[in-house]
Amino acid sequence: MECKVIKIGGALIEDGELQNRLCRKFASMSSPFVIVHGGGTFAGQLSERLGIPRKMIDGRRVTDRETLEVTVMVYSGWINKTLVARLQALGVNACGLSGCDLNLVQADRREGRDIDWGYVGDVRQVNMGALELLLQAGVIPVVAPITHDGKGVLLNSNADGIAAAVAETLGRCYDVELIYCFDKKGVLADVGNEDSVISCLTPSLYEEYKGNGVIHSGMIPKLDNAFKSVHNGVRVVRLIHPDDLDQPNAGTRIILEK
Ligand SMILES: Nc1ncnc2c1ncn2[C@@H]1O[C@H](COP(=O)(O)OP(=O)(O)O)[C@@H](O)[C@H]1O
Ligand SMILES: CC(=O)N[C@@H](CCC(=O)OP(=O)(O)O)C(=O)O
Repeated sequence: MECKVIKIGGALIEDGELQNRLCRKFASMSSPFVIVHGGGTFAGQLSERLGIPRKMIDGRRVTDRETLEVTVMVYSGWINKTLVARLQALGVNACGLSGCDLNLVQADRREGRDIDWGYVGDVRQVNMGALELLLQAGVIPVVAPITHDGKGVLLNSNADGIAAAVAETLGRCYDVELIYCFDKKGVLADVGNEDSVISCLTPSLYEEYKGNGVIHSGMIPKLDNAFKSVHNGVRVVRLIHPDDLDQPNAGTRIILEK
């Protein structure tokens, strides 16, 4: 049976009109799906408004106690519930969850040799039984990037990594397509030119584009996760603009070397 895992990131969450169009596309989808969302841009803006310093390293947010409070409130609260409400308004029976709900995503606190990451979690395991329970009941899980360590501590995890781990876990029982929706039409050969979408990205092409700086910043953790998922058995991984969600050949498809 087919199942899609769709990750939506920060820039999309900022744009209410785009989010409405995206939710309408979700409402017209026939196969089961799981939504994983981020919201890093909004969390950063709120931290700034509250006077809490913002620190990102390699696309990950260094998460001290105050930042954890902000991220839990923003991701599991405002963003998650707004998305669920919009989906419910369109007749999609969505249920918003963090990693601690139904023990959905456990993570290990990230240890850095020189960096104190604070409450950042790297995904350890995803609860397949919980996802199956929801999907079989016709419920659409909407997953926020807040995880837990299994000992009562909440952690902040990168949403791209959660989407990959959810897709890989579902891949044991479903024919999974992992879709990273973001603000460009795909991975671009020239970031300033939306017509330069790279339709198929192989590991060697990725290394080349990373090496010459064509692929940079937030795209690197996204693609590292995308390649890992293909390697771990996810059938299709694509990076697309949300307006192209129903176009099977749009955007960039991740493929392994032949
Ligand atoms: N070659 C590339 N093609 C497209 N986007 C790129 C590329 N290299 C870097 N980027 C940047 O990566 C961003 C997407 O990553 P990120 O902001 O982390 O997304 P999200 O918040 O949706 O997870 C794009 O908005 C773009 O600025
Ligand atoms: C540890 C870590 O970096 N967590 C991310 C979680 C949100 C996220 O991934 O949001 P986007 O998908 O919008 O980037 C963060 O706080 O930014």
